[in-house]
Amino acid sequence: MEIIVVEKSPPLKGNVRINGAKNSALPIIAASLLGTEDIILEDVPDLRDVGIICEVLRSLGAEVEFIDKRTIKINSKNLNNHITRYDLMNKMRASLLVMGPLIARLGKSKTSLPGGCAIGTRPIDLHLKGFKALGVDINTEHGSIDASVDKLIGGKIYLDFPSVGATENIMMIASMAEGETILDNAAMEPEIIDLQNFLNKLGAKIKGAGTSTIKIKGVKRLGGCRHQIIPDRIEAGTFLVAAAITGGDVVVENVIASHIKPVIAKLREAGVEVIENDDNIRVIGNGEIKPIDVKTLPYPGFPTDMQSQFMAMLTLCKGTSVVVETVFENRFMHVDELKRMGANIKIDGKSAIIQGVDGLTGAPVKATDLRAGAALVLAGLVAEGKTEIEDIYHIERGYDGIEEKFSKLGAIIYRKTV
Ligand SMILES: CC(=O)N[C@H]1[C@@H](OP(=O)(O)OP(=O)(O)OC[C@H]2O[C@@H](n3ccc(=O)[nH]c3=O)[C@H](O)[C@@H]2O)O[C@H](CO)[C@@H](O)[C@@H]1O
Ligand SMILES: C=C(OP(=O)(O)O)C(=O)O
Repeated sequence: MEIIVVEKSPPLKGNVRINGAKNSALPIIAASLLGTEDIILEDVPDLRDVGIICEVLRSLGAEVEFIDKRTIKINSKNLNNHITRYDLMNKMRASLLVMGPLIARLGKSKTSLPGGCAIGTRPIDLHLKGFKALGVDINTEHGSIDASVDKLIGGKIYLDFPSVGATENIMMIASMAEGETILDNAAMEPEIIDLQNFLNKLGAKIKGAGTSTIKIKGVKRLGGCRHQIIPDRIEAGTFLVAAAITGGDVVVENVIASHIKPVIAKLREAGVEVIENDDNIRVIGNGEIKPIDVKTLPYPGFPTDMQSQFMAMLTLCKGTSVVVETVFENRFMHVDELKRMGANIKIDGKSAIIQGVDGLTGAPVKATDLRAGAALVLAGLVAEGKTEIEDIYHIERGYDGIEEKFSKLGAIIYRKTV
């Protein structure tokens, strides 16, 4: 088994370049099933999840070729299989995003119910509500979802919650439905805008992404294009926190500051100096973290995917901080791991109350999910001694070259086989 070891490190210093966003790349790769000509995707992060979704596409009849490590060529002209493989689907929630494109292209799909995951039950009712509004028949039996439709007809859909995945699935399926689809209370994340831009390059007629109403005029056929994935705002945020927690001085490059406004605002509230430049953000930590309150919300609120990293930082604040998680019902699993490292945290329902401590101590810990893993890396940078992190496949799902990047900034981090 491989683990990641993090040792107490000096304040991080230097520059780090952020890769393309996982949460943009995954839906855009799924959306590539809609096109019938060559699609070239650039700045695709080199991640476990990307490998899995590419395998899902191949299993459906698409050609997927890596031109280099982070550039993919996809051609879905010969898409011929509407049945997804359970062994791939159950590895990753985002694989559900092939459902919309499959129904749009082939009039049917057979996929497995994705089931819950560590951070919550993550139902898919909103995805299915959207499909049904466009005329799709859905049957869920024996853990499988059978969907079929003779003709997709645009419709009006109101999402009870601005689900990112449901918004994406509905944009994809509606792009090939007859007539117009109006999606209200849509998610507004930057990754939704990236998907709109990509689909429009293929020939779709979508507007409104980035607001709560998205209008999609269906077209008969989608083609090909070249598209560059936007930078990963969560990877960027993780490095900003790394600079802050170590009292370092780090320039984070290839980041769009407007995508992480709440992260920047909360770092400043915590007493960290953040300098926004055109294409980079510099963080200068002074070694002292002020207590702050954080509440996760759908975009443009504070991202749930940055909650655990902030919690790691706040374990060392001078006072008491409160973190409220409103997006996922079970996203506090890192708390027990941080407590093993000496943190003082109490959970009360959706809130975590963090009483700052003078220092953390390294310990054997488990990455219980992707961002929990990132939080443990951050805590490990400032904890006395060694932090040995197990179950690092979670971290590999979402961080491209994490050890190399941290090492380049002066961190003591390495992989070990045990
Ligand atoms: C690949 C990807 O982009 N993943 C991101 C995406 O996940 P994902 O698209 O799965 O997240 P959603 O926005 O759909 O989920 C948010 C909340 O809505 C609930 N829900 C969702 C769908 C549904 O049909 N019914 C329902 O009740 C979920 O259980 C959750 O409590 O957005 C999340 C919220 O910003 C991020 O944490 C994930 O990193
Ligand atoms: C929860 C996350 O991702 P996913 O939706 O792919 O599980 C994440 O990126 O933190």
